[in-house]
Amino acid sequence: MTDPILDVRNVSKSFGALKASDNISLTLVPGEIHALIGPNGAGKSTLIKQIAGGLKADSGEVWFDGEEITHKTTVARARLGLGRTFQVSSLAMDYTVAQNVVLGALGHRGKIGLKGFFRPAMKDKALLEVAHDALAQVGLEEFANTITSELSHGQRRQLEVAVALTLSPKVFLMDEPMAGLGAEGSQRLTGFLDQLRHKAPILLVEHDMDAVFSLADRISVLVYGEIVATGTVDEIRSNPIVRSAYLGEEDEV
Ligand SMILES: Nc1ncnc2c1ncn2[C@@H]1O[C@H](COP(=O)(O)OP(=O)(O)OP(=O)(O)O)[C@@H](O)[C@H]1O
Repeated sequence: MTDPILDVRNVSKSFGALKASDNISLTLVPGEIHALIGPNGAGKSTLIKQIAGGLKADSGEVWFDGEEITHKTTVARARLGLGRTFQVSSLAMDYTVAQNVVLGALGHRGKIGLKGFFRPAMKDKALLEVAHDALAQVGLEEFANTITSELSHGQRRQLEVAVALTLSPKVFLMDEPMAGLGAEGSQRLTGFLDQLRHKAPILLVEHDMDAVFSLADRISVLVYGEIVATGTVDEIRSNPIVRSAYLGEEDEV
């Protein structure tokens, strides 16, 4: 098998007596979508945060592109190429689409919060070029001057990906990108993610099973902080442990 670009090794994290991550290991290889599923509170977001850098693991290691990043900051990880989209939108709704991409690109570069940095940034030709290129890649170029609040939910998700693209990510971490989208929006975003995997593999946390089953090359199932199974869509659908622990409430999966 190809060498993993992301390699999570025996990561554990407790909140008091609660083991939110219990000795978790998983990998992401180039070109794949690896979905992480599990019931509410299973520890999916907690794991993503430990990979992205927002939360410190109690033990274990995170390796990215051949380098240990366990103790690196979120910004350092982003600079190395760990792209992330969030469960709750981090977009500034009253800014234009292009401004959000520039703002995001500055944030990734660790320059956000410097007063007066943003206005000149909007005149920075190189930065604007990066922003427009990212918008073109997600198909939002014609919306560059649109106020973000006017975009549909699905377009906002695409904009979040454009923000992540400004750092040429080698991996995407996505926490519930389908949340809040209707059936049609989910379908459209599914098609988009299917293409995006060729730019960078995706670790996808998602509750939308239609999306997961149509996109994932591999699925890992997290229950009470533990990965109870990893496998292909068919393997996961037919795994008796998974069916009773997680998919049990849905007879037909
Ligand atoms: N900062 C925290 N302090 C204490 N407990 C936490 C903290 N963050 C998460 N938890 C707990 O850890 C467990 C895992 O939470 P997490 O948000 O990772 O689950 P999840 O699988 O992402 O859930 P969902 O599908 O609802 O987003 C939950 O029991 C949650 O209450």
